[in-house]
Amino acid sequence: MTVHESVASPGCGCDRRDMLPSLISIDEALARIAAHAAPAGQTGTVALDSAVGRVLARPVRSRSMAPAFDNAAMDGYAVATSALRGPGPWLLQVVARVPAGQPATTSVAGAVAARIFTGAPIPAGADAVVMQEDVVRDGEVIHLSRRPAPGLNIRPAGSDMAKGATVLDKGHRLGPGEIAACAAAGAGFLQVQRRLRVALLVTGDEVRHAGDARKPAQIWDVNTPMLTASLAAAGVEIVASAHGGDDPSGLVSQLSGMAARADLVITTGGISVGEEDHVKPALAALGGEILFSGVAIKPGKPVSFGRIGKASWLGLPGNPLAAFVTWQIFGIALIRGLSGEVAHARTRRHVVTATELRRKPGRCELRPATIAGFDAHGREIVRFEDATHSARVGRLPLADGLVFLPADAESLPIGALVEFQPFCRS
Ligand SMILES: Nc1nc2c(c(=O)[nH]1)N[C@H]1C(S)=C(S)[C@@H](COP(=O)(O)OP(=O)(O)OC[C@H]3O[C@@H](n4cnc5c(N)ncnc54)[C@H](O)[C@@H]3O)O[C@H]1N2
Ligand code: MOO
Repeated sequence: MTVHESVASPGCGCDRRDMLPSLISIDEALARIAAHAAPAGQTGTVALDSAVGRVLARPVRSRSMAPAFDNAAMDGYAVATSALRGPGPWLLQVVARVPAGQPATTSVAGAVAARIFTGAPIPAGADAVVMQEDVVRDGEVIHLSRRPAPGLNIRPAGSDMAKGATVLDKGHRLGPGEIAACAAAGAGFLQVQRRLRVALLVTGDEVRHAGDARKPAQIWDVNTPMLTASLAAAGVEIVASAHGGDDPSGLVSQLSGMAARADLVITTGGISVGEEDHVKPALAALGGEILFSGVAIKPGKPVSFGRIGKASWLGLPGNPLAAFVTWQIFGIALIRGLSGEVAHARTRRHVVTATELRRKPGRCELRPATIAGFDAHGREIVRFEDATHSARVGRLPLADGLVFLPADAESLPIGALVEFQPFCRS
C-alpha cells in the first residue's frame, strides 16, 4: 500500500496527493509576491498629525538633541553636590524658582538651591535635583539630610536622541510609537509613500448584502465587510468596491475598469474549477498574467496572484474563512510589498498544542486558534477546532491567530511544537 492510499479518505478529493503537484508552498507563494510587489514610487508630504498608517519614504532624522537641554525629572530643588561640605544635614537658601518652559536665569553657586519643576532647565552650577519629598522646607531655606549623587533626577541633553540621529528608516509604517519618536525629533511633516489604491470585487450570483432580504439559496455577503474592514485597518484607499455576478463579460468589464484605477484589484470567489468560476477566464481575456494559482494550504487552496495591466491582482477564494485566512497570509504581505514597507521580522512564533491531533495529511492547514495559557515551561498553549471548515466564521471572534499544521503530519501528540501567526488587526 502506498503512502497516498493510506491517507486517502472519502471526500472531495482536493487533498489527494496526486492533486497537489500543481500547488505551490506558502513560502514559494510569498516569495513570488515579494518578487512582484514593488511600490508605485510616488511619494508625498503629510503632517505628522495625519500620518498614522502611512509608510515612510525618507528617513526621519532628529532636528536637535532630545531632550534639547538638561532638565529636571522631578519637582524639587536643584543643588550643586560639590558645595555640600561635610556629612550634612545641610541648610540651603532657595535663591531661584524655575518652572517648566522658562529659562533658568540664576545659577546655583555654592550652598544654595533653586526651586525647580519637572521638565524645567537645570540652572548653571547645579548637578542634581532632590525630590521635594526628601527635604524639609522652612521659609526660604531647605534642610537636606542625605547627600544626592551627581546627576540625580537630571535628564541630560541628548540622552534620548543625538542631533541628526536616524530616528526611523524609510519603509516603516507609522503607528503611535513611531509618531511619538518623530514628534520628539521635531519632524512636523513626513515624506511618505502614496496611499495604495485598492479595488474590491466580490463575486457570486448568490451573494446579497448582509442583512438584506434573501431569496432561497441566496447568502449574506461576508467577504465585502470583512475585507473592507481589513483594508481600512491596512490604511489603503478603497477606490472601488463592487459586487460581480457569475457572468464572464460583466466580470471582464468590471475588472478592466478597476485595473485602470487601482494599484491592486482584489477579487473573491469564482476562482475554483467549476464552469461557474469566471474570474481567471476574465483575467485571461484581459491579457492578464497569473503568477500563481493554487497553494498547498487548507483552507484557501485556490488563492491566486497575478497582474491585470499595471495593477496587481489577488484572487481570494469565495469561502469566507478561506478568504480571511488567505488575506492574513498573502493579502497583508502583498499590501506591505506594494506600500514599500520593509520586510517585517518573522511574525510566526512557536506554540504547543493543547490536545492530541489526528488529521488527513496533504496540505498545510491553517486553523484559527486561541492562546489558552502557558505550560510548565512558559510556552504558549493553543486550542483549535478539530477540523477546518472553510465556510465557517462563527468562531473567528474567539481566535487569536492561525496555527500551522504541517502538511505531512497525520497525528500530533499533546504538547507538539507548531507555528502560530497572530492575526494582524491593523
Ligand atoms: N471540484 C472542485 N470544487 C472545488 C474545489 C476543487 O478543488 N475542486 N475547491 C474547493 C475549495 S478548496 C474552495 S476554497 C472553493 C473556492 O471556490 P471559489 O473561490 O471559486 O469560490 P465560489 O465557488 O465562488 O464560492 C465558494 C463558497 O463560498 C461562498 N461565498 C462566495 N462568496 C461569498 C461571500 N462574499 N460571502 C459569503 N460566502 C461566499 C459561496 O456561496 C460558496 O459556498 O471551491 C471548492 N470547490
Ligand atoms: O479548502 Mo478551500 O481551500 O475550502 O478553503
